[in-house]
Amino acid sequence: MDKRSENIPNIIIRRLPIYYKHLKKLKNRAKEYISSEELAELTGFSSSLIRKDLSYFGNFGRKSYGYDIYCLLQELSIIMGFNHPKNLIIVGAGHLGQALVHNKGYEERGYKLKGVFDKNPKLIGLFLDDIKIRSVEEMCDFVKEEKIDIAALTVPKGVAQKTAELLIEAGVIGIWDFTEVALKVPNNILLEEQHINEGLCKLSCKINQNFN
Ligand SMILES: NC(=O)c1ccc[n+]([C@@H]2O[C@H](COP(=O)([O-])OP(=O)(O)OC[C@H]3O[C@@H](n4cnc5c(N)ncnc54)[C@H](O)[C@@H]3O)[C@@H](O)[C@H]2O)c1
Repeated sequence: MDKRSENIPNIIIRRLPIYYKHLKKLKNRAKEYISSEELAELTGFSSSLIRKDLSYFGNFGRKSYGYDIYCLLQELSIIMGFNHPKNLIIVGAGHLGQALVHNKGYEERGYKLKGVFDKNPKLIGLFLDDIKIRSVEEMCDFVKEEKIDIAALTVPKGVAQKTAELLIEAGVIGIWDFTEVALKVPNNILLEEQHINEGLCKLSCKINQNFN
C-alpha cells in the first residue's frame, strides 16, 4: 500500500471525494492551477482546512501558483486507492439495486462489478446491461470463487443483517449498505452506510430555515 494511503483520519477521508469531484470538473478547462482559496469557494471548506488536509499527504502546492490540477487529481486517486482493483457485487436487484448496476463510476475508482443477486425467480436470469441476475443461492460460492471484496446491500430491511452475515462469512471485506438498518458487523469489516433520506432531511431543514 502507498505510504500516503495509510492511517488517513476519517474526517479527511470524507473530504477527499469532494476535492476530487470539483477538481475533475476543472480538469478539462484551460486552467492548470487552482489556489486553496478558489478550491475553498468551490467546496465550501476554508482555504486553511484545505491546505492542512492536502499537506497531510505531502507538499503538492506551488508558491503563488497553487495546486497543479492534473497532478493533484492523480495524487488523490492514488491516495484513495483507485489504482487498486476491487471486485463488487450487488445483492438485491430491485429499484435501488438496478439503479446501482447502471452507475458509471465504478471503473474509474477501481471497482469491477462482477455480479448481481436476487431471490425473486422472476428476476433471476434477466440481464441488466451485460450483467446477469443470479440466484442468491449462488451468492456465497460466487464471493469465494470470484474473490469479491465488496457487496452493495440493497435487499429489504428484514433480511439485511442475515444477508450481511452470509456475505462476511463468504469473505467480503466491505459492505456498501443502502438498507438504512443499523447492521452489526465485526470490527475488521468496512461498513459504508448510504442514507438516502439523510439528504432529504438536510434539504428539508434548509428549506425550513428559509421559511422562518
Ligand atoms: N428505493 C429507495 O429510495 C430507498 C431509499 C432508502 C432506503 N432504501 C432501502 O434500500 C433497500 C432496497 O430498496 P428498493 O427500493 O430497491 O427495494 P425493492 O423491494 O425494490 O428491492 C429489493 C430486492 O431485494 C430482493 N430480495 C429480497 N430478499 C432477498 C434476499 N434474501 N437476497 C437477495 N435479494 C433479496 C427482492 O426480490 C427485491 O428485488 C431497502 O432496504 C430499502 O429500505 C431504499
